[in-house]
Amino acid sequence: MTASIDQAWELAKQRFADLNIDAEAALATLDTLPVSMHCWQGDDVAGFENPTGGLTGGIQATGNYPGKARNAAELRADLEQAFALIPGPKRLNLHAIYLESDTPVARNEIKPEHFANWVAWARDHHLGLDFNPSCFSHPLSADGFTLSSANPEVRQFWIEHCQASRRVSAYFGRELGTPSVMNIWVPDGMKDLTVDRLAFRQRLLSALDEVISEKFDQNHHIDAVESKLFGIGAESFTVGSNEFCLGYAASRQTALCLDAGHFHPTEVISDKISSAMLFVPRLLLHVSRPVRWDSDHVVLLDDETQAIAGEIVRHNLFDRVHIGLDFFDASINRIAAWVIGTRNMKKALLRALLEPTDQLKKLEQDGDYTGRLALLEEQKSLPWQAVWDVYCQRHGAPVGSQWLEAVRGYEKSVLAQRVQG
Ligand SMILES: C[C@H](O)[C@H](O)[C@@H](O)C(=O)CO
Ligand SMILES: [Mn+2]
Repeated sequence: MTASIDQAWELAKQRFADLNIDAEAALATLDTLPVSMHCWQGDDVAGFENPTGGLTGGIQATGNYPGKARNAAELRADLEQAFALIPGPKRLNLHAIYLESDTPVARNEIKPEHFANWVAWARDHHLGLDFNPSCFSHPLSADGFTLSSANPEVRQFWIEHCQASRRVSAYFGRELGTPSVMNIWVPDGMKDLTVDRLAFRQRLLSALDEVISEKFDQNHHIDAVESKLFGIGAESFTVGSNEFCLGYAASRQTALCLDAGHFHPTEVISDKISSAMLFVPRLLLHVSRPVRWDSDHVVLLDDETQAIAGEIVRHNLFDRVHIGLDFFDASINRIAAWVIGTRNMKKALLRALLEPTDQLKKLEQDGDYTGRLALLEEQKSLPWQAVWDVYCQRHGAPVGSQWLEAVRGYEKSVLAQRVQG
């Protein structure tokens, strides 16, 4: 197998060189692009604060595949298994509800110490950490509002939670030497016709301003805000809409989080990157797959994932775009879900790095749209997969679908032994 991978690589390298593409350089660049894997695929967004409490906030993890992680040790073991099957640099994206404490901790009192085990583990595994306040699955979000709540006490609670989360995030960045991107997503919205939309948005605006008022070193912590179109039970009105979050990020110069599932069905975030980048310093991507709604299916190597990767690479946005994933499928092996989605994101990045972009841009500038389309289509069948295989081999990650054997073995020896409560 190794010999045939090496042979295919040599031929592929030459084939790309014929088009003036340096495949070795593409692999070197891929090694600088971490993908932030989201912890919440591992346990259906349950967390360890109140795992049996039910997921609220208008999101849903459907399915009941056996063996989900029941505590932080199990989640870390599952993550290690997934990470071993994914080549190249990775980060881990944590939510506040994944804290560890022997006694209950109110969300507005979370502290770095509640995440010390995660930091030690991340250090051991050479991972950067990203973070999220968890403004859902809580009694004080039960009426559908958090930072935009009309109740000042409720609003204050969530402001304090987000402020406390920023301190945790800055601690991650300080300890691990790589900035933690902290994404604020609030589920706030209404099921039915809403009369005073402006009041909700004014409250969200001033609450966010309070949240980000403490200054942190950008080398440790980066703020991001995530918009949404609708949620289950919030079909008619979402306070943190696209216009709201884009306006907020642009005016406050925070990062903007674009989630692939948070727009109208024919809208794509790949087309938003080049616009938003003109007005915000950074983007956080939640690469996901909406199927008819914001269903958070596992990321495929499909046209949109490829287009997202293409936008990052074509415009050289490596330092300004943070690539995160956001899906939670409980109907299949959760580790396989991570592996499939994360490998696909990385494959898309590699394919984008192997694109003859200069040639394509030249054709476009010359008005040769026939040539542009012809080359765009022909380059899809260049031997990128041989380059991917050698990348996996060099990183000690399984080539092709071999990784599935490891997942099946782990399922048998570990997941199947877990008794679900
Ligand atoms: C759990 C996540 O933070 C959540 O999915 C959020 O990012 C989102 O996309 C909500 O629809
Ligand atoms: Mn998201």
